[in-house]
Amino acid sequence: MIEVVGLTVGYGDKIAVDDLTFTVKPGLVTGFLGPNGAGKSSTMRAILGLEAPRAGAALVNGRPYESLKEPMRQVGALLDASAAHGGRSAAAHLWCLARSNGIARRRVDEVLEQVGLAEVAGRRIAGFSLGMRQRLGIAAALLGDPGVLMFDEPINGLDPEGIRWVRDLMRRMADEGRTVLVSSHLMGEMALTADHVVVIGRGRLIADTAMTELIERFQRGVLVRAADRRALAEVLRANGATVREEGDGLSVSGVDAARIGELALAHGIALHELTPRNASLEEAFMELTGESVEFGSGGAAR
Ligand SMILES: Nc1ncnc2c1ncn2[C@@H]1O[C@H](COP(=O)(O)OP(=O)(O)OP(=O)(O)O)[C@@H](O)[C@H]1O
Repeated sequence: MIEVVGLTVGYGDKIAVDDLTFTVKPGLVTGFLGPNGAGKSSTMRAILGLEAPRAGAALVNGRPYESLKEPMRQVGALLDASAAHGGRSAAAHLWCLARSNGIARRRVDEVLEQVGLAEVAGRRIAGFSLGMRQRLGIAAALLGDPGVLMFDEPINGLDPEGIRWVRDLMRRMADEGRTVLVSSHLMGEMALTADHVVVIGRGRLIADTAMTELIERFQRGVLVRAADRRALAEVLRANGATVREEGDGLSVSGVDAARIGELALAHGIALHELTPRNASLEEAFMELTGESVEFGSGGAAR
């Protein structure tokens, strides 16, 4: 479990995280979304004790990071995939981390296997692609077999197979009852991965909701095509729907697709199409965070 309570983080006179409160629960993949500069990394760094809060707190399993016993066994994080020492081999890098945290050697081999780097374990990290570095960073996060995992933009630089692998891994970790927080600035990616989302902009909370609710909130009505369009429109209006003609069909809001289908059946009207429409998630994201984008496309700070 991660608890962020009234967290404020600043750099000089810049407030990066502003009185932010949310909880990340075990057993779910929680997406942490926000435009560039929203404060996601700063929040994650505060959770890991790498930033001292100006106010509030960030707790892992009820305690600040500094006071955790054997922190790598409680929380694992991928923050910056380029952080590993290039001159070392993947195995040596992980073994260094393991040894300084009292973790057994065999765990290094296990995580290398788990992230698909066993075959290149002896190679120097300097020659690794970005995707391999991401995998190595994830191996380091898993090393202590922690109950809490945080990944900052883990799919950056990965190919489709790699993206899928990260997605599956996060799902598996959550299914095992772990707490998983993953940041992204891509809503579409989150829709495929996250059960819950925390959206921030300019350091402030914008939404903290189930992914399905967020999708529902941005529903854009139902497109219906029917053998007898006029008759169907009448029935729907009589049942409280708002109906608008669209091409050779109807755009219906105020009643859901199931109700439309039932009403059509009850009145003997054949349906040719019944399509619930969502705003694309990227549109939803823009709508949610539009006011809070630090640098608009014009390049000027707002
Ligand atoms: N070390 C620092 N010194 C000064 N300002 C900083 C520092 N780190 C972050 N900031 C500023 O704090 C704000 C939040 O940055 P942060 O990296 O936490 O956002 P983010 O949501 O992770 O963005 P991104 O998706 O671009 O990584 C930004 O305005 C950023 O410029």
